[in-house]
Amino acid sequence: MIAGDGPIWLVGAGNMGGAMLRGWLASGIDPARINVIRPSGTPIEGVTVLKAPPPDGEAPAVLVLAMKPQKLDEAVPALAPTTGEGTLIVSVLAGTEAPSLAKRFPNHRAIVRVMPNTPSAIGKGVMLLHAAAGADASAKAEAEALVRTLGITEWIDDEGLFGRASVLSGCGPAFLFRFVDALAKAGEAQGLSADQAARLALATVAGAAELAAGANETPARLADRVASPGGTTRAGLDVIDRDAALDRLMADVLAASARRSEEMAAAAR
Ligand SMILES: NC(=O)C1=CN([C@@H]2O[C@H](COP(=O)(O)OP(=O)(O)OC[C@H]3O[C@@H](n4cnc5c(N)ncnc54)[C@H](OP(=O)(O)O)[C@@H]3O)[C@@H](O)[C@H]2O)C=CC1
Ligand SMILES: O=C(O)[C@@H]1CCC=N1
Repeated sequence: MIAGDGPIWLVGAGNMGGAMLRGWLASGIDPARINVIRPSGTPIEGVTVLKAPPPDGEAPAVLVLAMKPQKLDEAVPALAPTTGEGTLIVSVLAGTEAPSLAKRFPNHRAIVRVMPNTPSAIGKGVMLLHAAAGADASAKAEAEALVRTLGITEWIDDEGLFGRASVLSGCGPAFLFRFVDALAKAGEAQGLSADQAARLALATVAGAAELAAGANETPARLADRVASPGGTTRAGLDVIDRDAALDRLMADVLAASARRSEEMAAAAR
């Protein structure tokens, strides 16, 4: 049983909501429990898709908010009157803090923020969770059970830290996809065809990530195992390590994303 057995409304089924839905359906959740609400009404095989909340007046057991944060205020007038004292609100909206959600959805059992990432679609997501003040242990357990099927879960009690951590795992896949492309482009510069370079780059990143995930050693130690003293890898690592070039780049990347998260939080207050 995932998050009780009542109706789950998924509001928004784009890149992220769609990835979570794919993960839930693959994990065996009863599709009859799910209503997807999206303005386009674009159908999704296996679940009911509506353009607006169902007219029967029944409150959802779980309301998953997965529209863009900038669309929240457009969605609230139709959604807020539908929630009840038993509704668990799960929001994946980046940068929209729990008090900002509570202000817009006064009727709720609990509010839990989740920062998922798109590998949720294949059950390999990273799901950060933060419970709003007042969420009891059973509501937290239900929220966690809902997303546990999509990947690993980690609770972060401090909401400021939750926002800053979100940019590592929530945005992280995009940064890694860029890295794969950069590796491929560098391979092309060495004379490989674009196709072959792309294949080799992706397979190398996938294999290395799987190896690291299953290893008892740190990534740093695994890097040393690739780099023979005086060899080819060491010459490349020396470029990455010079003036901590990659560390500084990633620090700047996460800092920029975290600043944007804070701006979005302020806009939603
Ligand atoms: N993309 C990612 O990797 C991640 C995204 N998030 C969060 O997920 C949320 C969604 O992002 P993403 O999936 O990328 O966005 P998309 O633009 O891909 O999807 C947005 C969805 O919201 C629906 N929508 C638009 N307007 C409204 C409205 N007024 N009421 C209800 N639904 C509406 C759209 O409907 P329709 O399909 O009909 O157009 C669409 O299904 C954001 O809050 C983001 O912060 C969090 C972590 C990672
Ligand atoms: O870019 C964004 O704002 C969302 C949140 C994390 C990933 N995508």
